[in-house]
Amino acid sequence: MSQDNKALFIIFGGTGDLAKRKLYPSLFRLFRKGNINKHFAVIGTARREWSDDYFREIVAESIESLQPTQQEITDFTSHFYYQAHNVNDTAEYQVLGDLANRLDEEYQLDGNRLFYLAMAPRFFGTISKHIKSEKIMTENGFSRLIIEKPFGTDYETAELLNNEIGAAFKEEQIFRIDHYLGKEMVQNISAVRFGNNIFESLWNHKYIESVQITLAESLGVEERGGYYDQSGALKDMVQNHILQVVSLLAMEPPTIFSEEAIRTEKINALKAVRVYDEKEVLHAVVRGQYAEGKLGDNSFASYKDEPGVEENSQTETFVAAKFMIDNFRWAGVPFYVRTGKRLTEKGTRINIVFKSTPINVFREASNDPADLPENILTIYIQPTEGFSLTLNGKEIGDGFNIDPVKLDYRHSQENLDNSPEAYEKLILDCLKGDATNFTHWDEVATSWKIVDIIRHTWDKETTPIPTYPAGSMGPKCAFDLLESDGHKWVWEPDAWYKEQGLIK
Ligand SMILES: NC(=O)C1=CN([C@@H]2O[C@H](COP(=O)(O)OP(=O)(O)OC[C@H]3O[C@@H](n4cnc5c(N)ncnc54)[C@H](OP(=O)(O)O)[C@@H]3O)[C@@H](O)[C@H]2O)C=CC1
Ligand SMILES: O=C1O[C@H](COP(=O)(O)O)[C@@H](O)[C@H](O)[C@H]1O
Repeated sequence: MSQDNKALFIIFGGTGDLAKRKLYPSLFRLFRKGNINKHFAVIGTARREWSDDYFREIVAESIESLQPTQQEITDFTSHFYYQAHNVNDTAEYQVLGDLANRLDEEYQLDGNRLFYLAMAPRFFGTISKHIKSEKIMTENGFSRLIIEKPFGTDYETAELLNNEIGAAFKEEQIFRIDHYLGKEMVQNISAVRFGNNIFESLWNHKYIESVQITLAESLGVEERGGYYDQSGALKDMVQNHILQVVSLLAMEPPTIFSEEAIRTEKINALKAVRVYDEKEVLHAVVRGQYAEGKLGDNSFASYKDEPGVEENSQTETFVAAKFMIDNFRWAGVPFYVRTGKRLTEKGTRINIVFKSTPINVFREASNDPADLPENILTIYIQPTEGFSLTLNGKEIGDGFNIDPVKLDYRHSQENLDNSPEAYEKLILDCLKGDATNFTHWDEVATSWKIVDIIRHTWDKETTPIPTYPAGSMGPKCAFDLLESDGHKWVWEPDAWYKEQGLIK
Protein backbone atom coordinates (compact mmCIF):
# COMPACT_ATOMS: atom_id res chain seq x y z
CA MET A 1 0.00 0.00 0.00
CA SER A 2 1.38 3.40 -0.90
CA GLN A 3 1.98 6.07 1.70
CA ASP A 4 2.64 9.77 1.19
CA ASN A 5 6.22 9.85 2.50
CA LYS A 6 7.27 13.29 3.63
CA ALA A 7 10.70 14.51 2.59
CA LEU A 8 12.82 17.19 1.05
CA PHE A 9 15.21 15.76 -1.55
CA ILE A 10 18.37 17.79 -2.06
CA ILE A 11 20.07 16.49 -5.17
CA PHE A 12 23.70 17.57 -5.52
CA GLY A 13 24.58 17.18 -9.20
CA GLY A 14 21.01 18.07 -10.20
CA THR A 15 22.06 18.97 -13.75
CA GLY A 16 24.00 15.73 -14.29
CA ASP A 17 23.45 12.55 -16.27
CA LEU A 18 22.45 10.31 -13.37
CA ALA A 19 19.89 12.78 -12.07
CA LYS A 20 18.25 13.11 -15.47
CA ARG A 21 18.39 9.48 -16.54
CA LYS A 22 17.62 7.76 -13.26
CA LEU A 23 16.63 9.98 -10.36
CA TYR A 24 13.89 12.20 -11.81
CA PRO A 25 12.16 9.29 -13.58
CA SER A 26 12.32 7.28 -10.34
CA LEU A 27 10.84 10.12 -8.33
CA PHE A 28 8.10 10.42 -10.93
CA ARG A 29 7.25 6.73 -10.63
CA LEU A 30 7.06 7.12 -6.85
CA PHE A 31 4.82 10.16 -7.35
CA ARG A 32 2.55 8.32 -9.75
CA LYS A 33 2.12 5.48 -7.27
CA GLY A 34 1.43 7.88 -4.41
CA ASN A 35 4.61 7.01 -2.48
CA ILE A 36 5.38 10.71 -2.57
CA ASN A 37 2.49 13.01 -3.16
CA LYS A 38 1.71 16.34 -1.53
CA HIS A 39 4.43 16.44 1.07
CA PHE A 40 7.62 16.39 -0.92
CA ALA A 41 9.90 18.90 -2.59
CA VAL A 42 13.10 18.59 -4.58
CA ILE A 43 16.00 21.01 -4.71
CA GLY A 44 18.30 20.40 -7.63
CA THR A 45 21.67 22.00 -7.23
CA ALA A 46 24.83 22.37 -9.35
CA ARG A 47 26.97 25.27 -10.59
CA ARG A 48 24.93 26.07 -13.70
CA GLU A 49 22.68 29.12 -13.40
CA TRP A 50 19.28 27.58 -14.09
CA SER A 51 15.89 29.05 -13.19
CA ASP A 52 13.17 26.95 -11.51
CA ASP A 53 11.21 27.05 -14.77
CA TYR A 54 14.10 25.78 -16.85
CA PHE A 55 14.81 23.07 -14.27
CA ARG A 56 11.19 21.98 -14.42
CA GLU A 57 11.42 21.73 -18.21
CA ILE A 58 14.45 19.47 -17.88
CA VAL A 59 12.66 17.32 -15.33
CA ALA A 60 9.62 17.12 -17.65
CA GLU A 61 11.89 16.00 -20.51
CA SER A 62 13.51 13.36 -18.32
CA ILE A 63 10.16 11.66 -17.68
CA GLU A 64 8.88 11.80 -21.27
CA SER A 65 9.37 8.08 -21.87
CA LEU A 66 6.96 7.35 -18.99
CA GLN A 67 4.23 9.08 -20.99
CA PRO A 68 2.87 11.38 -18.30
CA THR A 69 -0.30 13.39 -18.87
CA GLN A 70 0.03 17.18 -18.98
CA GLN A 71 -1.65 17.35 -15.57
CA GLU A 72 0.87 14.87 -14.11
CA ILE A 73 3.77 16.90 -15.53
CA THR A 74 2.47 20.12 -14.05
CA ASP A 75 1.69 18.60 -10.66
CA PHE A 76 4.96 16.70 -10.40
CA THR A 77 7.36 19.39 -11.63
CA SER A 78 5.75 22.05 -9.43
CA HIS A 79 7.57 20.37 -6.50
CA PHE A 80 11.00 21.05 -8.11
CA TYR A 81 13.26 24.01 -7.26
CA TYR A 82 16.71 24.86 -8.50
CA GLN A 83 19.54 26.55 -6.61
CA ALA A 84 22.86 27.34 -8.31
CA HIS A 85 25.59 26.39 -5.90
CA ASN A 86 29.27 25.52 -5.93
CA VAL A 87 29.78 22.80 -3.35
CA ASN A 88 33.25 24.10 -2.50
CA ASP A 89 31.92 27.49 -1.48
CA THR A 90 30.93 27.55 2.20
CA ALA A 91 28.99 30.83 1.95
CA GLU A 92 26.59 29.41 -0.65
CA TYR A 93 25.31 26.70 1.70
CA GLN A 94 23.50 29.41 3.66
CA VAL A 95 21.24 30.15 0.66
CA LEU A 96 20.62 26.44 0.17
CA GLY A 97 19.74 26.06 3.84
CA ASP A 98 17.29 28.97 3.71
CA LEU A 99 15.53 27.50 0.67
CA ALA A 100 15.39 24.10 2.38
CA ASN A 101 13.78 25.63 5.50
CA ARG A 102 11.25 27.55 3.41
CA LEU A 103 10.21 24.43 1.47
CA ASP A 104 10.08 22.42 4.67
CA GLU A 105 7.46 24.76 5.99
CA GLU A 106 5.57 25.20 2.73
CA TYR A 107 5.23 21.44 2.10
CA GLN A 108 5.04 20.45 5.80
CA LEU A 109 7.97 18.07 5.56
CA ASP A 110 8.54 17.64 9.32
CA GLY A 111 12.28 18.21 8.90
CA ASN A 112 12.82 15.02 6.85
CA ARG A 113 15.75 15.44 4.48
CA LEU A 114 17.34 13.12 1.98
CA PHE A 115 20.65 14.34 0.56
CA TYR A 116 21.49 12.64 -2.72
CA LEU A 117 25.13 13.01 -3.82
CA ALA A 118 24.90 12.48 -7.60
CA MET A 119 28.35 13.92 -8.12
CA ALA A 120 31.94 12.85 -8.53
CA PRO A 121 33.17 11.13 -5.32
CA ARG A 122 35.87 13.74 -4.73
CA PHE A 123 33.09 16.09 -3.57
CA PHE A 124 31.42 13.69 -1.10
CA GLY A 125 33.58 14.69 1.87
CA THR A 126 33.19 18.42 1.51
CA ILE A 127 29.44 18.23 0.90
CA SER A 128 28.85 16.06 3.99
CA LYS A 129 30.99 18.36 6.11
CA HIS A 130 29.08 21.45 4.97
CA ILE A 131 25.66 19.84 5.38
CA LYS A 132 26.53 19.46 9.04
CA SER A 133 28.52 22.64 9.70
CA GLU A 134 26.05 24.89 7.84
CA LYS A 135 23.14 23.25 9.67
CA ILE A 136 21.33 21.96 6.62
CA MET A 137 20.77 18.79 8.58
CA THR A 138 17.73 19.08 10.77
CA GLU A 139 17.32 18.34 14.44
CA ASN A 140 13.74 17.19 13.99
CA GLY A 141 12.86 14.59 11.31
CA PHE A 142 15.42 12.40 9.56
CA SER A 143 18.56 13.38 7.67
CA ARG A 144 19.81 10.64 5.33
CA LEU A 145 22.63 10.64 2.84
CA ILE A 146 22.56 8.62 -0.38
CA ILE A 147 25.98 8.19 -1.93
CA GLU A 148 26.72 6.97 -5.40
CA LYS A 149 29.53 4.64 -6.32
CA PRO A 150 32.46 4.47 -6.60
CA PHE A 151 33.04 4.58 -2.85
CA GLY A 152 36.77 5.33 -2.97
CA THR A 153 39.27 3.96 -5.43
CA ASP A 154 40.89 1.47 -3.05
CA TYR A 155 40.64 0.51 0.62
CA GLU A 156 42.71 3.45 1.79
CA THR A 157 40.76 6.15 -0.07
CA ALA A 158 37.47 4.47 0.85
CA GLU A 159 38.42 4.54 4.53
CA LEU A 160 39.40 8.19 4.29
CA LEU A 161 36.12 9.02 2.61
CA ASN A 162 34.19 7.00 5.16
CA ASN A 163 35.84 8.91 7.98
CA GLU A 164 34.98 12.24 6.35
CA ILE A 165 31.36 11.28 5.86
CA GLY A 166 31.26 9.62 9.25
CA ALA A 167 32.22 12.92 10.90
CA ALA A 168 28.87 14.33 9.77
CA PHE A 169 26.53 11.33 9.42
CA LYS A 170 26.11 8.21 11.56
CA GLU A 171 26.39 4.83 9.80
CA GLU A 172 22.60 4.34 10.02
CA GLN A 173 22.09 7.64 8.16
CA ILE A 174 24.39 6.65 5.28
CA PHE A 175 22.87 4.81 2.32
CA ARG A 176 25.62 3.61 -0.04
CA ILE A 177 23.88 2.76 -3.24
CA ASP A 178 24.60 -0.30 -5.35
CA HIS A 179 21.85 -0.33 -7.93
CA TYR A 180 22.21 -4.09 -8.46
CA LEU A 181 20.74 -4.55 -4.97
CA GLY A 182 17.60 -2.84 -6.23
CA LYS A 183 17.14 -5.30 -9.09
CA GLU A 184 14.15 -7.58 -8.69
CA MET A 185 16.01 -10.81 -9.45
CA VAL A 186 18.99 -9.96 -7.27
CA GLN A 187 16.53 -9.54 -4.41
CA ASN A 188 14.98 -12.81 -5.53
CA ILE A 189 18.19 -14.73 -4.73
CA SER A 190 17.14 -14.84 -1.08
CA ALA A 191 13.64 -16.00 -1.99
CA VAL A 192 15.01 -18.85 -4.14
CA ARG A 193 17.46 -19.93 -1.47
CA PHE A 194 15.55 -19.49 1.75
CA GLY A 195 12.06 -20.14 0.43
CA ASN A 196 12.77 -23.52 -1.18
CA ASN A 197 14.09 -26.37 0.88
CA ILE A 198 14.95 -28.29 -2.30
CA PHE A 199 17.62 -25.69 -2.98
CA GLU A 200 18.78 -24.59 0.45
CA SER A 201 19.33 -28.17 1.57
CA LEU A 202 21.63 -28.72 -1.44
CA TRP A 203 23.27 -25.28 -1.26
CA ASN A 204 26.77 -26.37 -0.27
CA HIS A 205 29.99 -28.02 -1.41
CA LYS A 206 28.54 -31.51 -1.21
CA TYR A 207 26.13 -30.88 -4.07
CA ILE A 208 27.33 -27.80 -5.92
CA GLU A 209 30.13 -28.09 -8.46
CA SER A 210 30.52 -24.41 -9.28
CA VAL A 211 28.71 -21.09 -9.16
CA GLN A 212 28.95 -18.88 -12.24
CA ILE A 213 28.04 -15.22 -12.38
CA THR A 214 28.05 -13.26 -15.63
CA LEU A 215 27.39 -9.53 -15.92
CA ALA A 216 27.77 -8.98 -19.66
CA GLU A 217 27.27 -5.69 -21.44
CA SER A 218 26.98 -5.16 -25.18
CA LEU A 219 27.66 -1.44 -24.94
CA GLY A 220 31.14 0.03 -24.87
CA VAL A 221 32.19 2.85 -22.56
CA GLU A 222 29.99 5.35 -24.43
CA GLU A 223 30.56 8.90 -23.09
CA ARG A 224 32.22 7.75 -19.87
CA GLY A 225 35.67 6.99 -21.31
CA GLY A 226 37.37 9.57 -19.06
CA TYR A 227 36.00 8.05 -15.86
CA TYR A 228 36.24 4.45 -17.01
CA ASP A 229 39.85 4.64 -18.13
CA GLN A 230 40.82 5.52 -14.55
CA SER A 231 38.64 2.79 -13.12
CA GLY A 232 38.42 -0.35 -15.29
CA ALA A 233 36.03 -3.26 -14.94
CA LEU A 234 37.56 -4.50 -11.68
CA LYS A 235 36.67 -1.36 -9.74
CA ASP A 236 33.61 -0.47 -11.81
CA MET A 237 31.81 -3.83 -11.51
CA VAL A 238 33.68 -6.47 -9.48
CA GLN A 239 34.38 -4.52 -6.28
CA ASN A 240 30.71 -3.63 -5.92
CA HIS A 241 28.01 -5.39 -7.98
CA ILE A 242 29.71 -8.75 -8.43
CA LEU A 243 30.91 -9.13 -4.84
CA GLN A 244 27.47 -8.13 -3.61
CA VAL A 245 25.91 -10.90 -5.71
CA VAL A 246 28.57 -13.34 -4.45
CA SER A 247 27.73 -12.43 -0.85
CA LEU A 248 24.00 -13.01 -1.39
CA LEU A 249 24.66 -16.41 -2.96
CA ALA A 250 27.24 -17.48 -0.40
CA MET A 251 25.86 -16.16 2.89
CA GLU A 252 24.46 -18.40 5.62
CA PRO A 253 20.69 -18.25 6.11
CA PRO A 254 19.84 -15.27 8.33
CA THR A 255 17.94 -16.07 11.52
CA ILE A 256 15.19 -13.75 10.33
CA PHE A 257 14.85 -11.70 7.14
CA SER A 258 15.85 -8.40 8.69
CA GLU A 259 18.32 -5.71 7.71
CA GLU A 260 20.68 -6.52 10.57
CA ALA A 261 20.58 -10.30 10.22
CA ILE A 262 21.14 -10.21 6.45
CA ARG A 263 23.94 -7.70 6.76
CA THR A 264 25.72 -9.82 9.37
CA GLU A 265 25.62 -12.87 7.12
CA LYS A 266 26.69 -10.94 4.01
CA ILE A 267 29.67 -9.51 5.83
CA ASN A 268 30.64 -12.96 7.13
CA ALA A 269 30.44 -14.36 3.60
CA LEU A 270 32.61 -11.58 2.18
CA LYS A 271 35.12 -12.04 4.95
CA ALA A 272 35.42 -15.70 3.96
CA VAL A 273 36.31 -14.87 0.34
CA ARG A 274 39.97 -15.80 -0.06
CA VAL A 275 42.25 -12.79 -0.40
CA TYR A 276 44.85 -13.97 -2.90
CA ASP A 277 48.54 -13.28 -2.88
CA GLU A 278 50.11 -11.93 -6.08
CA LYS A 279 51.01 -15.35 -7.44
CA GLU A 280 47.49 -16.63 -6.89
CA VAL A 281 46.04 -13.56 -8.60
CA LEU A 282 47.91 -14.39 -11.78
CA HIS A 283 46.25 -17.82 -11.87
CA ALA A 284 42.80 -16.96 -10.64
CA VAL A 285 42.01 -13.59 -12.21
CA VAL A 286 42.25 -12.62 -15.87
CA ARG A 287 41.49 -9.45 -17.76
CA GLY A 288 41.05 -8.18 -21.28
CA GLN A 289 40.39 -5.08 -23.31
CA TYR A 290 38.15 -4.89 -26.36
CA ALA A 291 39.77 -4.47 -29.74
CA GLU A 292 37.78 -3.52 -32.82
CA GLY A 293 35.23 -6.09 -33.85
CA LYS A 294 32.13 -6.90 -35.80
CA LEU A 295 28.85 -8.54 -34.91
CA GLY A 296 26.21 -8.95 -37.60
CA ASP A 297 26.07 -5.67 -39.51
CA ASN A 298 27.63 -3.70 -36.67
CA SER A 299 31.30 -2.75 -36.55
CA PHE A 300 32.77 -1.49 -33.31
CA ALA A 301 35.83 0.64 -32.61
CA SER A 302 38.47 -0.59 -30.20
CA TYR A 303 38.46 0.65 -26.61
CA LYS A 304 41.64 2.63 -27.24
CA ASP A 305 39.80 4.61 -29.93
CA GLU A 306 36.94 5.62 -27.64
CA PRO A 307 36.70 9.29 -26.64
CA GLY A 308 38.40 10.08 -23.34
CA VAL A 309 40.55 6.92 -23.39
CA GLU A 310 44.37 7.08 -23.40
CA GLU A 311 45.98 5.99 -26.65
CA ASN A 312 48.05 3.28 -24.95
CA SER A 313 45.57 2.48 -22.23
CA GLN A 314 46.09 -0.80 -20.36
CA THR A 315 42.72 -0.50 -18.60
CA GLU A 316 40.68 -3.69 -18.50
CA THR A 317 37.19 -3.68 -19.99
CA PHE A 318 36.76 -7.35 -19.04
CA VAL A 319 37.51 -9.37 -15.92
CA ALA A 320 36.99 -13.05 -15.16
CA ALA A 321 37.92 -14.49 -11.80
CA LYS A 322 37.68 -17.57 -9.68
CA PHE A 323 36.83 -16.71 -6.09
CA MET A 324 37.11 -19.30 -3.34
CA ILE A 325 35.16 -19.07 -0.11
CA ASP A 326 36.98 -20.54 2.81
CA ASN A 327 34.28 -21.86 5.07
CA PHE A 328 32.60 -25.21 5.72
CA ARG A 329 29.74 -24.59 3.31
CA TRP A 330 31.82 -23.67 0.28
CA ALA A 331 35.13 -25.48 0.68
CA GLY A 332 36.47 -26.29 -2.79
CA VAL A 333 33.59 -24.73 -4.77
CA PRO A 334 34.79 -22.17 -7.31
CA PHE A 335 32.70 -19.04 -7.76
CA TYR A 336 33.52 -18.03 -11.35
CA VAL A 337 32.59 -14.45 -12.17
CA ARG A 338 32.99 -12.42 -15.33
CA THR A 339 31.99 -9.02 -16.56
CA GLY A 340 32.86 -7.00 -19.60
CA LYS A 341 31.89 -4.32 -22.03
CA ARG A 342 31.25 -4.83 -25.75
CA LEU A 343 30.39 -8.48 -25.29
CA THR A 344 28.05 -10.42 -27.53
CA GLU A 345 24.90 -9.37 -25.75
CA LYS A 346 23.61 -7.68 -22.63
CA GLY A 347 22.79 -10.27 -20.02
CA THR A 348 23.15 -10.85 -16.30
CA ARG A 349 22.84 -14.44 -15.18
CA ILE A 350 23.71 -16.72 -12.33
CA ASN A 351 24.25 -20.42 -13.02
CA ILE A 352 24.38 -22.84 -10.13
CA VAL A 353 25.94 -26.02 -11.47
CA PHE A 354 25.12 -29.06 -9.34
CA LYS A 355 27.36 -32.10 -9.14
CA SER A 356 26.48 -35.08 -11.33
CA THR A 357 25.15 -38.23 -9.71
CA PRO A 358 27.98 -40.34 -8.20
CA ILE A 359 27.71 -42.89 -11.04
CA ASN A 360 25.75 -43.11 -14.26
CA VAL A 361 23.52 -46.14 -13.74
CA PHE A 362 22.28 -45.81 -17.32
CA ARG A 363 25.77 -46.20 -18.81
CA GLU A 364 25.03 -49.54 -20.43
CA ALA A 365 21.41 -48.91 -21.33
CA SER A 366 21.99 -45.60 -23.10
CA ASN A 367 24.05 -44.66 -26.14
CA ASP A 368 26.19 -42.39 -23.99
CA PRO A 369 28.20 -43.95 -21.17
CA ALA A 370 29.59 -40.59 -20.00
CA ASP A 371 28.60 -38.90 -16.75
CA LEU A 372 25.06 -37.57 -16.70
CA PRO A 373 24.63 -33.89 -17.55
CA GLU A 374 24.67 -31.69 -14.46
CA ASN A 375 21.49 -30.11 -13.12
CA ILE A 376 21.73 -26.36 -13.53
CA LEU A 377 19.70 -23.71 -11.79
CA THR A 378 19.83 -20.43 -13.69
CA ILE A 379 18.67 -17.11 -12.27
CA TYR A 380 18.04 -14.63 -15.09
CA ILE A 381 18.56 -11.12 -13.75
CA GLN A 382 18.29 -9.10 -16.96
CA PRO A 383 17.11 -8.41 -19.62
CA THR A 384 14.61 -11.22 -18.97
CA GLU A 385 13.82 -12.08 -15.37
CA GLY A 386 13.11 -15.56 -14.10
CA PHE A 387 14.56 -18.99 -13.36
CA SER A 388 15.24 -22.22 -15.15
CA LEU A 389 16.24 -25.65 -13.94
CA THR A 390 17.65 -28.38 -16.14
CA LEU A 391 16.73 -31.91 -15.17
CA ASN A 392 17.56 -35.22 -16.77
CA GLY A 393 14.68 -37.24 -18.18
CA LYS A 394 14.37 -40.23 -20.46
CA GLU A 395 14.35 -39.64 -24.19
CA ILE A 396 11.05 -40.80 -25.65
CA GLY A 397 11.33 -44.13 -27.42
CA ASP A 398 13.37 -47.31 -27.27
CA GLY A 399 16.47 -47.74 -25.15
CA PHE A 400 17.32 -45.58 -22.17
CA ASN A 401 18.92 -42.46 -23.48
CA ILE A 402 18.99 -39.49 -21.15
CA ASP A 403 17.51 -36.26 -22.40
CA PRO A 404 18.02 -33.08 -20.34
CA VAL A 405 14.91 -30.89 -20.18
CA LYS A 406 14.68 -27.33 -19.03
CA LEU A 407 11.93 -26.07 -16.74
CA ASP A 408 11.81 -22.40 -17.60
CA TYR A 409 9.92 -19.54 -15.98
CA ARG A 410 10.19 -15.86 -16.97
CA HIS A 411 8.22 -12.91 -15.66
CA SER A 412 5.82 -11.62 -18.31
CA GLN A 413 6.51 -8.35 -20.11
CA GLU A 414 3.44 -6.90 -18.41
CA ASN A 415 4.84 -7.73 -14.97
CA LEU A 416 8.21 -6.30 -15.93
CA ASP A 417 6.60 -3.09 -17.18
CA ASN A 418 4.76 -2.68 -13.89
CA SER A 419 7.60 -3.63 -11.59
CA PRO A 420 9.56 -0.82 -9.94
CA GLU A 421 12.92 0.10 -11.39
CA ALA A 422 16.02 -0.41 -9.19
CA TYR A 423 16.55 3.27 -8.32
CA GLU A 424 12.86 3.71 -7.56
CA LYS A 425 12.93 0.83 -5.09
CA LEU A 426 16.10 2.02 -3.44
CA ILE A 427 14.91 5.60 -3.02
CA LEU A 428 11.70 4.30 -1.46
CA ASP A 429 13.69 2.04 0.89
CA CYS A 430 15.74 5.05 1.93
CA LEU A 431 12.60 7.11 2.56
CA LYS A 432 11.40 4.32 4.83
CA GLY A 433 14.79 4.07 6.53
CA ASP A 434 15.36 0.49 5.35
CA ALA A 435 19.04 -0.04 4.51
CA THR A 436 18.81 -3.78 3.72
CA ASN A 437 19.59 -3.20 0.06
CA PHE A 438 22.40 -0.72 0.62
CA THR A 439 26.00 -1.55 1.38
CA HIS A 440 27.37 -1.21 4.88
CA TRP A 441 30.88 0.13 5.41
CA ASP A 442 32.15 -3.32 6.47
CA GLU A 443 31.03 -4.76 3.11
CA VAL A 444 32.71 -1.96 1.17
CA ALA A 445 35.92 -2.30 3.18
CA THR A 446 36.08 -6.10 2.80
CA SER A 447 35.39 -5.89 -0.95
CA TRP A 448 38.21 -3.39 -1.44
CA LYS A 449 40.63 -5.68 0.40
CA ILE A 450 39.71 -8.49 -2.01
CA VAL A 451 40.23 -6.41 -5.17
CA ASP A 452 43.15 -4.20 -4.08
CA ILE A 453 45.65 -7.04 -4.33
CA ILE A 454 44.38 -7.86 -7.82
CA ARG A 455 44.87 -4.27 -8.94
CA HIS A 456 48.35 -4.07 -7.36
CA THR A 457 49.39 -7.27 -9.10
CA TRP A 458 48.20 -6.04 -12.49
CA ASP A 459 49.87 -2.66 -11.98
CA LYS A 460 53.21 -4.47 -11.82
CA GLU A 461 52.57 -6.43 -15.04
CA THR A 462 54.72 -5.48 -18.00
CA THR A 463 53.10 -7.70 -20.65
CA PRO A 464 50.38 -5.91 -22.65
CA ILE A 465 46.80 -6.56 -21.64
CA PRO A 466 45.13 -9.37 -23.67
CA THR A 467 42.50 -8.19 -26.11
CA TYR A 468 39.22 -9.63 -27.36
CA PRO A 469 37.22 -8.66 -30.40
CA ALA A 470 34.31 -6.34 -29.63
CA GLY A 471 31.15 -8.45 -29.95
CA SER A 472 32.74 -11.64 -28.54
CA MET A 473 32.46 -13.12 -25.05
CA GLY A 474 35.89 -12.01 -23.87
CA PRO A 475 39.52 -13.08 -24.20
CA LYS A 476 40.66 -16.69 -24.52
CA CYS A 477 42.17 -16.64 -21.03
CA ALA A 478 38.63 -16.35 -19.58
CA PHE A 479 37.75 -19.70 -21.12
CA ASP A 480 41.08 -21.25 -20.15
CA LEU A 481 40.46 -20.20 -16.54
CA LEU A 482 37.59 -22.70 -16.30
CA GLU A 483 39.01 -25.27 -18.65
CA SER A 484 42.07 -25.75 -16.48
CA ASP A 485 39.66 -26.78 -13.68
CA GLY A 486 37.76 -29.13 -16.02
CA HIS A 487 34.80 -26.73 -16.22
CA LYS A 488 33.28 -24.44 -18.83
CA TRP A 489 31.04 -21.41 -18.83
CA VAL A 490 27.43 -22.56 -18.91
CA TRP A 491 26.15 -19.45 -20.62
CA GLU A 492 27.56 -18.84 -24.06
CA PRO A 493 25.48 -16.50 -26.17
CA ASP A 494 25.42 -17.97 -29.63
CA ALA A 495 25.59 -14.96 -31.93
CA TRP A 496 29.34 -14.42 -32.11
CA TYR A 497 30.21 -18.10 -32.23
CA LYS A 498 27.74 -18.68 -35.07
CA GLU A 499 29.22 -15.75 -36.94
CA GLN A 500 32.70 -17.22 -36.61
CA GLY A 501 31.37 -20.56 -37.85
CA LEU A 502 32.36 -22.15 -34.54
CA ILE A 503 28.87 -23.48 -33.95
CA LYS A 504 25.93 -23.98 -36.29
N1 LIG B 1 25.61 8.34 -14.93
C1 LIG B 1 25.43 7.09 -14.55
O1 LIG B 1 24.80 6.27 -15.20
C2 LIG B 1 26.00 6.63 -13.25
C3 LIG B 1 26.66 7.50 -12.41
N2 LIG B 1 27.13 7.05 -11.22
C4 LIG B 1 27.82 7.98 -10.30
O2 LIG B 1 26.97 9.10 -10.05
C5 LIG B 1 27.75 10.26 -9.85
C6 LIG B 1 27.31 11.33 -10.85
O3 LIG B 1 27.51 10.84 -12.16
P1 LIG B 1 26.96 11.60 -13.45
O4 LIG B 1 25.61 12.16 -13.21
O5 LIG B 1 27.15 10.66 -14.56
O6 LIG B 1 28.01 12.80 -13.60
P2 LIG B 1 27.85 14.15 -14.44
O7 LIG B 1 29.24 14.56 -14.79
O8 LIG B 1 26.85 14.03 -15.51
O9 LIG B 1 27.27 15.17 -13.36
C7 LIG B 1 28.07 15.78 -12.39
C8 LIG B 1 27.27 16.86 -11.71
O10 LIG B 1 28.09 17.53 -10.77
C9 LIG B 1 27.89 18.95 -10.91
N3 LIG B 1 29.10 19.62 -10.42
C10 LIG B 1 30.37 19.44 -10.82
N4 LIG B 1 31.21 20.21 -10.10
C11 LIG B 1 30.45 20.89 -9.21
C12 LIG B 1 30.73 21.82 -8.17
N5 LIG B 1 31.97 22.23 -7.89
N6 LIG B 1 29.68 22.29 -7.45
C13 LIG B 1 28.43 21.89 -7.70
N7 LIG B 1 28.11 21.03 -8.66
C14 LIG B 1 29.10 20.51 -9.41
C15 LIG B 1 27.65 19.11 -12.40
O11 LIG B 1 26.93 20.27 -12.73
P3 LIG B 1 27.58 21.69 -13.09
O12 LIG B 1 28.58 21.43 -14.15
O13 LIG B 1 26.41 22.50 -13.51
O14 LIG B 1 28.18 22.17 -11.82
C16 LIG B 1 26.72 17.92 -12.64
O15 LIG B 1 25.41 18.22 -12.24
C17 LIG B 1 29.21 9.81 -9.99
O16 LIG B 1 29.67 9.48 -8.73
C18 LIG B 1 29.09 8.56 -10.86
O17 LIG B 1 30.17 7.70 -10.66
C19 LIG B 1 26.95 5.78 -10.79
C20 LIG B 1 26.30 4.87 -11.59
C21 LIG B 1 25.79 5.20 -12.88
O1 LIG C 1 27.55 0.65 -12.16
C1 LIG C 1 27.62 0.44 -13.34
O2 LIG C 1 26.71 -0.36 -13.92
C2 LIG C 1 26.46 -0.31 -15.32
C3 LIG C 1 25.70 -1.59 -15.66
O3 LIG C 1 24.46 -1.55 -15.01
P1 LIG C 1 23.21 -2.33 -15.59
O4 LIG C 1 22.13 -2.07 -14.61
O5 LIG C 1 22.94 -1.74 -16.94
O6 LIG C 1 23.61 -3.75 -15.70
C4 LIG C 1 27.75 -0.22 -16.10
O7 LIG C 1 27.45 0.02 -17.47
C5 LIG C 1 28.58 0.94 -15.59
O8 LIG C 1 29.83 0.96 -16.26
C6 LIG C 1 28.81 0.80 -14.10
O9 LIG C 1 29.40 2.00 -13.62
